[in-house]
Amino acid sequence: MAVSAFSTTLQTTDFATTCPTTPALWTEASLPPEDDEDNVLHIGGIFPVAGEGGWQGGQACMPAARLALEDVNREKNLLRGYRLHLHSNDSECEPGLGASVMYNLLYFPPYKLMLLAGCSTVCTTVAEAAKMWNLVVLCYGASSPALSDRNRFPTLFRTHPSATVHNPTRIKLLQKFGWSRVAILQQAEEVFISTVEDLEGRCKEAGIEIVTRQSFLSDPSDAVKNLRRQDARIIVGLFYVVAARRVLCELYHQKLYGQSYVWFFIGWYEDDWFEINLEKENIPCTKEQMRMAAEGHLTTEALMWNQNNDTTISGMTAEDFRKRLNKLLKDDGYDIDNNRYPEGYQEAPLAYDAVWSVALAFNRTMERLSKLGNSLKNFTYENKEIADEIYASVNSTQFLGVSGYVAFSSQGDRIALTQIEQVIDGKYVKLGYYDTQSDNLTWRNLERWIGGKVPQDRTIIRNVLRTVSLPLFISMATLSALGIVIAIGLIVFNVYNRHRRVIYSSHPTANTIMLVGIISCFLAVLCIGLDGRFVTPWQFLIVCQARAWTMSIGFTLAFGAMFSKVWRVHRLSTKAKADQGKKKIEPWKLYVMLGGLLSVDIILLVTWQVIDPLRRRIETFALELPPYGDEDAMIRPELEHCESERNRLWLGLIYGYKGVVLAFGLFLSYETRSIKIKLINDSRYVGMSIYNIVVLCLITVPVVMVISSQQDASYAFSALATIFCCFLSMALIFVPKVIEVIRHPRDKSESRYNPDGAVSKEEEEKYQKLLTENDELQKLIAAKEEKIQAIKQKLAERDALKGTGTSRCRQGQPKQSFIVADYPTGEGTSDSAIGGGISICTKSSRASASDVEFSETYL
Ligand SMILES: NCCCC(=O)O
Repeated sequence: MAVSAFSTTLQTTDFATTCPTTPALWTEASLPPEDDEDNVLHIGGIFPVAGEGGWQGGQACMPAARLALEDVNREKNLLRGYRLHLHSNDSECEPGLGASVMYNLLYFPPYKLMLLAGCSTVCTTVAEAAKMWNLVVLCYGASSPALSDRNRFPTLFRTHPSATVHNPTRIKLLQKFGWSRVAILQQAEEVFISTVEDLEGRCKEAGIEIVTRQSFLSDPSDAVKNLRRQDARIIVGLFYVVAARRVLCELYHQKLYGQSYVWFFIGWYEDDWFEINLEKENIPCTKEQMRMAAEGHLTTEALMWNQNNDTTISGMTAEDFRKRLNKLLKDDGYDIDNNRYPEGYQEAPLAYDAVWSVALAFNRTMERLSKLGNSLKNFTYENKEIADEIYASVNSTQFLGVSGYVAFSSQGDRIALTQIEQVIDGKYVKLGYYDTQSDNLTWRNLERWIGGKVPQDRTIIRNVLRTVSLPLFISMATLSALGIVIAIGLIVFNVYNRHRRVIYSSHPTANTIMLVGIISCFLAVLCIGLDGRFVTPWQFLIVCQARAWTMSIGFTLAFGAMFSKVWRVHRLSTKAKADQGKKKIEPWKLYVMLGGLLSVDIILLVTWQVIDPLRRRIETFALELPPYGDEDAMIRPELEHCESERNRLWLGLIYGYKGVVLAFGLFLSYETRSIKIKLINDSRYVGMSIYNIVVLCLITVPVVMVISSQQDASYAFSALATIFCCFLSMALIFVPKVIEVIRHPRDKSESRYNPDGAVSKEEEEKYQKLLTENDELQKLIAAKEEKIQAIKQKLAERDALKGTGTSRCRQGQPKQSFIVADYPTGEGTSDSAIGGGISICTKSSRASASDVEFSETYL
């Protein structure tokens, strides 16, 4: 390999003596005598050649500088009587080694009039120090924007354009392809850090979002992973070529290449950079993998070769220069015929022109100094005057070189066009040029995208609303609709038959209220299933309110009606026996109770809606791949919720209130489980219905709260529970009544009155007569009871005086004899009645008169 030919020791090498070739134009006669030290102008050269990382552009730049040196020294009208002599060594693109090379150049005689340097890191070190020796530094291969700082580098010039010249081109391309989101991956070197700072500013100006900025020292794997995490699609990569190979291999492994990604790399790598040195650098990818990963990437680079066929200051065109350089490189052992170029081949014209710049500047300085009676040969590192003259001469140097028009800006920068290339089928294809100064993009429309379309700058995230599955909703809606129809039918049945005892004795108004509540609950089932599939977000707000109202009011009406029945049964069953005759339904009490429950409900709901109204809240879920496999799109599932700010507080209040009513209803149902009251004939069925509601509420409410993020499960659970409760309640309370009515379709005798006149007049009269007789008998019984009381009183008094008879009672049973006055014959049941007296066998010989009533079985 040619690089091995270069010395890596710190001793300076005489460039002229190590030059292996002699160009055809070279003639001994034109050369100044080599042994005449007075006629030699010494310059120092620092070339990165044989290092492991960074930019080893000295491999091609050093031969180019040698060519330039020959050409300059051969030029008669230049540096008349003088020849340039280059003392050079390898810096390996290591700033420390570069500094060492510089110190050797400076501390070993002769005085060097100027320094040439390549590689940003070395140039930075050298240029920062060189000012202390009043030395101008000319960098042929340093792109760092940091080098444009005149305060830090007051004596620096460069033929290499600043890396910032790529940034307007990058912005232009981002805009051209409509990319407004870009990520940056950079090696942690000042050259790239300062380039990125410039790029960030320009992106901000252009309204382009920098999604992430990742940097790495030597291992890019974590940084590349982070790019994937941040969904970076358009990525600007800034690194030296060795790091670029690692990045390329890593992005292959991380699958950050292909139709969805666009990488912007630096354009000054050699054309085959992604295929070479893989084994040497331990890159864990094959050539094929590297080629796959590199396919389609874009590069931007400052044009470093004169694009026209113009004859340059050296008398050559850029093509002539290429041929000479290629020959030189071939002689150095490079396989140029097979496109195997050494590193720095792109920048070779810059090195060539840098030597010409030096020569031209020295030429001008010599002229100016000679006018002042001074000479370049008087230069020392303390001689500021000559240093300033050299600086001024370089500053004003302008010529057409093989790299293009050479001129230096006030920052010492080169002004250049940029070129855009893309790897298509493994080869770089020129897509166009961009002139920053005139904002002119010349585009050849040769770009090719892997997927056949321009990649997107981000994953397109489609928000997809999760809705209740249609078959489920249709099933529940059908059941609910059926339930509503049945409930309406039962209301009609209930009202129509309200005079029948079977209905009348079940409190038909409460039944109707219960059915209205059930209808409301069925409507709530429909409302809960009405989601974004059917309604707009605005309509959803109304549906959302309707859910709360229909369910809450429906529950209160239905359960409240049942609750009022069992409560009434409980009240009646616990009243004193003496009040039993007054037992009767007082409807207003039921209405008051229902009204009370409903009022609490309405107050709670109104307060809730006024203070903290229900809103449409969207719950989002983890991104999912679309079913049709679009790499550029992802699905973000969303679920609508109907919630307030302090939803838990309100639900707690509502559930707390309903819970108390449920618990109390459950208690009353249990208490009245075996009580049968004719006035409320369906109390046991109502109790069963209450048990069912309580159990289902206890299961459903917590389960639905837990699975609220699973729309189908939660809807199915709540809808089925509601539907089941409603149907079961209707069935328990109305099926017996319907059966009764169906069995006796014309039986109206159970009615208290006959509104439709279906009963005959005779029957009605008979009924009235029986009622009258019944009243009279009641009165008679009351009178007799009074008499019995009086007799008992007397018997008790007589018993105390005479004692008690014992005949004809069963063994062990004492007999008591009472005097019965006016006892109706035939109606008495005692077989011991004698005259106006009565003998009664009692449990105890000491029975009192009051015991008679309870010993009637022994009469
Ligand atoms: N074009 C090579 C630049 C190298 C550097 O800036 O270090």
